[in-house]
Amino acid sequence: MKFPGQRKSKHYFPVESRDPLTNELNPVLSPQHTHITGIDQTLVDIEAHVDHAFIERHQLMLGNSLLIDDEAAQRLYQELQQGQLITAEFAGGTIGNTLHNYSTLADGRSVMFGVMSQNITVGDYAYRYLCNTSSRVDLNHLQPVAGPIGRCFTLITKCGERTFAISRGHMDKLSSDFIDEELVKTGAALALTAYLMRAGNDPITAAAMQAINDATAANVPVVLTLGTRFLIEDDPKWWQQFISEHVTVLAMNEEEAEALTGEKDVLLACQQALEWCDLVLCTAGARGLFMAGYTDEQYKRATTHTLLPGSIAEFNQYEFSRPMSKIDCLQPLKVYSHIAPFMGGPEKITNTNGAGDGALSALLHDMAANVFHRNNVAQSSKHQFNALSYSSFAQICKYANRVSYEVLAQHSPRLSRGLPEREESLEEVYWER
Ligand SMILES: Nc1ncnc2c1ncn2[C@@H]1O[C@H](COP(=O)(O)OP(=O)(O)O)[C@@H](O)[C@H]1O
Ligand SMILES: Nc1nc2c(ncn2[C@@H]2O[C@H](COP(=O)(O)O)[C@@H](O)[C@H]2O)c(=O)[nH]1
Repeated sequence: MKFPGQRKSKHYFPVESRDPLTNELNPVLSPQHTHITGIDQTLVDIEAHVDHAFIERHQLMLGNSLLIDDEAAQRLYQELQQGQLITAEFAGGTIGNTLHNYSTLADGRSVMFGVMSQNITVGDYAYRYLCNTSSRVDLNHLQPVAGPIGRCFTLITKCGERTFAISRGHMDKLSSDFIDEELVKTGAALALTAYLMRAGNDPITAAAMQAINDATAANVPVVLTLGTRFLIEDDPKWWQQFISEHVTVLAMNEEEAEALTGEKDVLLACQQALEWCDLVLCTAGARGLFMAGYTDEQYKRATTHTLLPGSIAEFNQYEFSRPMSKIDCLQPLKVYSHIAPFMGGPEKITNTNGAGDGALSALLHDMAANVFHRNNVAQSSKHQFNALSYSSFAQICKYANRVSYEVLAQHSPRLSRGLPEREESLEEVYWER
């Protein structure tokens, strides 16, 4: 497990480094590794640049992710091919991307539950999916299916908006039998997407519910990312209930936050979401990202950054605290943090696809790093209380933001490498600020 983010720390990482005090109490000869698990609809992204007329002609909705039937997919694909509009094909899926990026950043294992075509030929979509996934993502538990994986037509219009048209193939056929209870229960987190709940009569929804129950029984944080505002807008009350019952950490963008809570103001939306879950990561495009969560009064830490104005005055006052589950706090205190885009965003945004998933993978890395550190250096002062993450709200914001920047600066939603060990362009000033 690599260190999450980049900074100097008084806590030893990697854990096998010689710290005379903790090693005497708890020698770490060979560290005990940790992993995270996730469930996704196995999808490839087929990216094309189209005009608004194309979106209308195919009865799609700008910015939405819509399911389309086989006939509509055939028509759409044919038009893309005839016009030579396809610019790239990548492995995709919001959780697939997140697990891949987690494994790339953490140099650690993630386990993906999903389906995979049992007959694969070189060059087909299933083949590409496997080729474009980090070898640290454990795909040994995928369920073989007698048909294609899903295709996600990622249609980019001039305005920069992405519209997804999903041809499902067998992506929703995942059965509960292929959820490995032990792996879920021993993981540092279980990552899910709201898209899993729109599978109709297909079994992936029940498989996700089983994994949620397994995770909850073992106190493993359930992490949900909302996918698209249209899905949430359909029935916000249902989602509020779902999150209250099952979710520890909620990841969303500002539009999804508004759809869920009815609040346009991101801070107020996060404050509201904290009534239903323990920790919130809310990305806000060119405005950067926000985090909100709980810490116990006795463990709160005041920031040394400038106090920020907003609908909650000086909202970042305790952003140097570490996030905790509300139930672990004797006196829960709501904490908020914000960061503007790293270096104002890349000079040229190649593709916004996956920027949000990138931020979530950084948060998952920090959460897993905490479990990893606790398992190996239990006596460390870090673990005097039960925190959800290794780092503070402020530090996770920096890290998540940095990862989003990297995704924006490249073409694919999946990182091709981890972050540089040192920031050549920035020196250490940014990280230590
Ligand atoms: N136009 C932009 N300029 C600078 N940074 C951006 C821009 N758009 C996105 N980002 C960065 O990417 C992160 C995620 O972007 P966002 O568009 O909110 O995610 P999503 O893909 O989930 O909609 C933001 O928090 C920010 O750090
Ligand atoms: N599992 C699913 N993933 C989907 C679906 N529709 C789109 N997507 C994936 O989202 C990412 C982009 O993420 P974002 O953070 O930039 O919004 C992309 O790679 C798609 O594959 C879906 O229905 N199910």
